[in-house]
Amino acid sequence: MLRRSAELKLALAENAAPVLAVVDACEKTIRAGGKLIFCGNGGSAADAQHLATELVIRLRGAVARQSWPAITLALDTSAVTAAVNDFGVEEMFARPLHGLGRAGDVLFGITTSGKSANILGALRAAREMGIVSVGLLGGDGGLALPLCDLAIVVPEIDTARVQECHITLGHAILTLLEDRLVG
Ligand SMILES: O=C(CO)[C@@H](O)[C@H](O)[C@H](O)[C@H](O)COP(=O)(O)O
Repeated sequence: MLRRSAELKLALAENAAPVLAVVDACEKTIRAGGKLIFCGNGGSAADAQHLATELVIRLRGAVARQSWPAITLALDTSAVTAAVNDFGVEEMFARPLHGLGRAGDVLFGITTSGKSANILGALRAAREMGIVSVGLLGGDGGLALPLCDLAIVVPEIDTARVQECHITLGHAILTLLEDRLVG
């Protein structure tokens, strides 16, 4: 298990281009006054919350900087329950994205399967709204891949292994972003 997780991460480290493309998009958005928006299911909802907090509060204690704007769509129980109850699961994240997102923001859709209806709905909404869509995906990227402007696919179908890579990728993206914005 640990070996497989390490192998996947080493393979991702061999291909920096997709990671750097995501960092470019995030840097452009933050410099322009936009925000990063995260969503995911289950463990990926926790990752969404975790990564947004790295931006709003702190990533590395050694780096003194201002708070940067980031939100997660997976936290608000009232909003997610009402969205699903009233509009269906496809609207769980799409509906709040319509209210909270702005053109030029970046949306991270985090899904290990690439087929979760609420993430697909959010990615479609992002496209309609001029929001840059970034997929952190697993397997072959699934239905989510063609809906993403940028994507990083972990070529593995074991949910836990994919999640372990996603949070590492998130940390890498935000560390590089912090280096650029502060350095
Ligand atoms: O990791 C957990 C819970 O911690 C799993 O339950 C997992 O996140 C859930 O099955 C999610 O619903 C999977 O969604 P997705 O990654 O396929 O979009």
